Amino acid sequence: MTDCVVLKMGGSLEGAGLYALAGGIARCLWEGRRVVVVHGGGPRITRALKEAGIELPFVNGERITTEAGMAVVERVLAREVNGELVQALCGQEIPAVGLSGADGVIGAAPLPGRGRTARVGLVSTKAIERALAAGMVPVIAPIGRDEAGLTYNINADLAAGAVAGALGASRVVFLTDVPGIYEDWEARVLLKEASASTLEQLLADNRFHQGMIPKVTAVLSALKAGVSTAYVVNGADAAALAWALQPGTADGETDTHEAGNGSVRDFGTRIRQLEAG
Ligand SMILES: Nc1ncnc2c1ncn2[C@@H]1O[C@H](COP(=O)(O)OP(=O)(O)O)[C@@H](O)[C@H]1O
Ligand SMILES: CC(=O)N[C@@H](CCC(=O)OP(=O)(O)O)C(=O)O
Repeated sequence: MTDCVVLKMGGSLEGAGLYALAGGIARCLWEGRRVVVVHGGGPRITRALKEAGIELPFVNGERITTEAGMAVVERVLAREVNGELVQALCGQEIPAVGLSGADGVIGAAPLPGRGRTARVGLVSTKAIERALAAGMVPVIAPIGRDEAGLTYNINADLAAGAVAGALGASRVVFLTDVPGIYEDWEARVLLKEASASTLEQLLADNRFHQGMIPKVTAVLSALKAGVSTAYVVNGADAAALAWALQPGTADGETDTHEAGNGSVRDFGTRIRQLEAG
């Protein structure tokens, strides 16, 4: 089976980094790798909810969703953001096809007291595999559906981690609006390399806040499910994305924190399944 890469496009980017994303995907396809995109849309949902006069709280980086709120969430994620991303990628010659997780891809596992917010239950890779087999790049909105047919709001990081695990992807790359995971947020100390166990310890020590909680949780669950390497990089930084996508780093043999001109720069955070060097 050819190599598979899952890219999670953070809503925090608000569409920035689209050219970098298209370039990264084009390169992967040219190298014969399969690519799946999962997108978020948090800030845009917040704006749409405000326009609708709805305010929904976050608990540990996950939005608690009411029934009225869910109609807004689904419209923004499955129609607006998904449609615009697919259109933009197609405009860059990427054969993208949109999927809502609710269309038989993501099973929702509702949590008591969280309304229409759920975690990921079973992931069915059938529709994704069909699109991949046709040479397409599936672009997935993080909506889930339970057995009764109700749709649920699922954090996009958690959806991406679960999709990567279910597909047997070799790596998952989280594109966001910061240069990576800060070990110390106040002092902006970037975590460059980490093992899953180190990251797990930092999470247990409450070192992460807001949106970084589901992101780190998703990294850990993807690695547990067999994904070799996870990256968190600034999606607006084409060089950082190129670093995260370069073949060969998944097995840890090459370490190229190099800018290409001899100087060394930080491209982002890399987390490996196995203990780092
Ligand atoms: N330790 C940390 N390192 C990096 N970012 C952090 C950390 N703790 C909290 N954050 C916040 O997490 C945000 C990224 O998560 P999120 O807002 O969910 O973005 P996205 O839409 O890209 O998933 C950053 O903009 C930052 O404000
Ligand atoms: C349950 C939950 O938190 N759902 C998220 C879904 C979108 C998302 O995760 O977008 P980002 O990737 O931009 O954070 C939300 O309502 O914001």
